[in-house]
Amino acid sequence: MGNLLGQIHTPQDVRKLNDAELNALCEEIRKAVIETVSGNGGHLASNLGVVELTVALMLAFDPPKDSIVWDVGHQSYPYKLLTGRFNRFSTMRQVGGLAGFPCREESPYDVFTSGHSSTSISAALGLSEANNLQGKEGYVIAVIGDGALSGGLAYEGLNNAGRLHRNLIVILNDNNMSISRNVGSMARYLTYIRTKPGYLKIKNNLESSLQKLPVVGKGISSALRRMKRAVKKVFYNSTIFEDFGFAYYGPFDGHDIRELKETFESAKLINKPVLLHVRTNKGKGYQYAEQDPSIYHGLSGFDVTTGDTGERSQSFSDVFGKEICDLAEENGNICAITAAMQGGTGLTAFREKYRNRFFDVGISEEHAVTFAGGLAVGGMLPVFAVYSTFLQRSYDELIHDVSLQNVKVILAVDRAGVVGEDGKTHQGVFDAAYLQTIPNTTVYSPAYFQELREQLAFLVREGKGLCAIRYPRGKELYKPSYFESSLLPFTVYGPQTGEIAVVTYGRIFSFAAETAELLGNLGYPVKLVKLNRIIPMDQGAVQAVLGCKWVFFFEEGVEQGGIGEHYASLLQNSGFSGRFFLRGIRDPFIKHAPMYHSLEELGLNADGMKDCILQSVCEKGFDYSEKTD
Ligand SMILES: Cc1ncc(C[n+]2csc(CCOP(=O)(O)OP(=O)(O)O)c2C)c(N)n1
Ligand SMILES: CC(=O)[C@@H](O)[C@H](O)COP(=O)(O)O
Ligand SMILES: [Mg+2]
Repeated sequence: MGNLLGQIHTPQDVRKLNDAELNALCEEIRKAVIETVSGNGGHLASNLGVVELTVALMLAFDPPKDSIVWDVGHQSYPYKLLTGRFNRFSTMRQVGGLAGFPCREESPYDVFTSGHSSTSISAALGLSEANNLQGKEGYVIAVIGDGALSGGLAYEGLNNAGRLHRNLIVILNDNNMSISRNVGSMARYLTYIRTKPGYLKIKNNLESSLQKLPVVGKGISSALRRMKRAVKKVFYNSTIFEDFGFAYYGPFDGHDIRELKETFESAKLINKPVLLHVRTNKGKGYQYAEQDPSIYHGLSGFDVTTGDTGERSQSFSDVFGKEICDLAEENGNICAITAAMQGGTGLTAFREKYRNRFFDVGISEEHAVTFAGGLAVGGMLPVFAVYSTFLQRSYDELIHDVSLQNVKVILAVDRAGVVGEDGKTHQGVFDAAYLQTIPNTTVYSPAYFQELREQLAFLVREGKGLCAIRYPRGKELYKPSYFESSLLPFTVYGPQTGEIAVVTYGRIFSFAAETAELLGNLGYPVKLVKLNRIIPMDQGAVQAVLGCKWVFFFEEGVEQGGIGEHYASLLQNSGFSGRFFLRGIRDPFIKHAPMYHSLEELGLNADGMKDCILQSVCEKGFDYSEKTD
C-alpha cells in the first residue's frame, strides 16, 4: 500500500480508500504523530485516540463545506494530516511551521481557532446560525472531549443548541480522561452510561422510537435502515443530553471506522441537534501512552523506542508545589485548587498529602475562583494554582466574588509570560495588566525560585484581599551574583546615581542584569530597578529613577494597559523630566516558537535591551511619550 498519507491531499482522497487501506492509513497517521511529537514535542495521547474518529469524519463529511470544530484543538493533528498538511507536518510547533492547535490563518479547514477548552458547542451553534441566515449549506460538527465537557461554557452551548430546529452534531469523545483522570458528576455519569448498559434500556421497538425523530433528506426508510445498522449496539433511553433537547446515540466504539461512518451518515439525517457519544482509548496504539495517558498528554519530546521522556530541570511549578505543601503543614486552613491542571501546576504532592484540602474542579476556572471566594468567606485560605492564560476566563469572578467580598484568596499564576511552542492561544501575557485593574489586589512577580518561596510564604502569612504571585513556565534564568531576594516592593542594583535606569520585573530581570553588565563594560553604568511587587506600585520605585536622564521599562506582558504604562503615568505625575522608553508586548498573539526565540523577536532578551538603550542614548533624543519599536 506504500505511503498512503502522501496521497491524501484533501478529505475526498480518504474516500477513495478501501477498508484495508483505511486501516493502513490509521497506522501511518499514528506513526507520523508519534515521530513528530517525539522530536518537536506536543500533544500525543489525545491525538492517538482520535485517529479512527478523524478518518470516519473525513468519510462522512465534506470539510471545509462542512465545518468541524475541535474543542481545545490539541487533538487536531490527524485532521491536519488529512487536510493537506502532511508535507508540513514535521514543522509542527516550530518557528514558521504548523501550529499545534487549529488555526484559521493556517488552513481553510480550520474553521475555528482554539486552544482554550469548552468553546466548540457555542462556536458550532454560531456557525450553524450563520449558515442558516446566509442560506449556506454544510453540516456543523463539534468534537468535544469528556474533559472539555467539564467546562461551564460547554453547558451554555448545550443549553442554547438544544432548542435548535436544525441539524447540529456534537460528538462527545469520551476517553474517561482529562489531562489527569476526569473529575466531577458528569464524568461519573458518563462512566455510568459507558459501563452499565442496563441503565439505558434497549428499546424493543427501535423503529418506533426512531419514527418520532424529525428526519430530513432522503426519506425516512433509508434513514431508519441506516440508523438501525448503526445502532445495533445502541442503548436508547433518556439521558441528560435528551433533556437538553438533543437526540442522543451511543456509546459507540470510537475505533471502528465503519460503525462511526454509518453513525455520522445517519446523524446527518436528523433535523435537530444530535449528540453522538463515542468511546475512545487515549494513547491508542502506543503502549506507553495507553498505559499512562497523563504523562503522554503533552510532552516536550521522548524516545520512541523506550518511551523515555528525559530529565526535566526543576521548574517554578515544582518549587511552588513543594512550598505550598510545606506551608499547608503549618497552616491547616490552606486549600489548594486546580482546574484540571494538577500535574502542570505542581500540585500532585499536595493532593497526596492533603487530600481533603485539595480540589480538582475540572476545567472550570470561573467556578474555581468563585468557589475560592466561598471557601474564603467560610474561613479557609484558598490557593488557586492556574495558568495565566486560563485565568483570563475568571476576570469577573475575581472582581465580584473575591475583591468585592473583601476576602483573602491567593492566586498562584503559573506560565506567566511567553510560553513557547503552544503559541498564540496560551501566552500568559495579559494577567499583570488586568489584575492591576482590580481593587484590593497585591501581585508579586518573582524572577527566581528563592523569591517565589519567600513571597508565597509572605502572602500566606500577611497578604490581604486578592493576592497573586506570578511566575514563568520552566526554569530559572541567569542569576547575577549580587542578586538578593527581598520582600520589599522593589530593589535597586548598580549605581545609586546615574543617567540610565532600567526598570523591569519577573523572569526578564535576568536579561536586564546581563544588559547592565554589557553596558557597564561599554562605559554606560546602568541603575537597575527590579520590581518585586508590581501591584500596587510602590511610589519609592518611581522616586528611585527621578534623577535619571533615561528610563527604560521592559515588560514581558501586554504593553497597553500594562505595568509599564502605569509606571509612566506615575513618573509623569512625579515631575520626571528625563525621557522614558517602554518596551512591552504590542501584539500579544505571539506565534508558536521556543520561548527564547519569541523573547528575542520581541526585543526582550539582553541583546534587544542593549540595542534599544544604545540606539536611544547614543543616536537620538526622544520625547517622554515616545515608545520603542
Ligand atoms: C480553559 C482551559 N483550561 C485548561 C486547559 C488545559 N487542558 C488542555 S486539554 C485538557 C484536557 C482535555 O480533556 P478532554 O477534552 O477529555 O480531551 P482528551 O485529551 O482527553 O482527548 C486540559 C485540562 C485548556 N486548554 N483550557
Ligand atoms: C492543551 C493544553 O492546553 C495543555 O495541554 C497545555 O498545552 C499544557 O501546557 P504545558 O506544557 O505548559 O503544561
Ligand atoms: Mg478525555
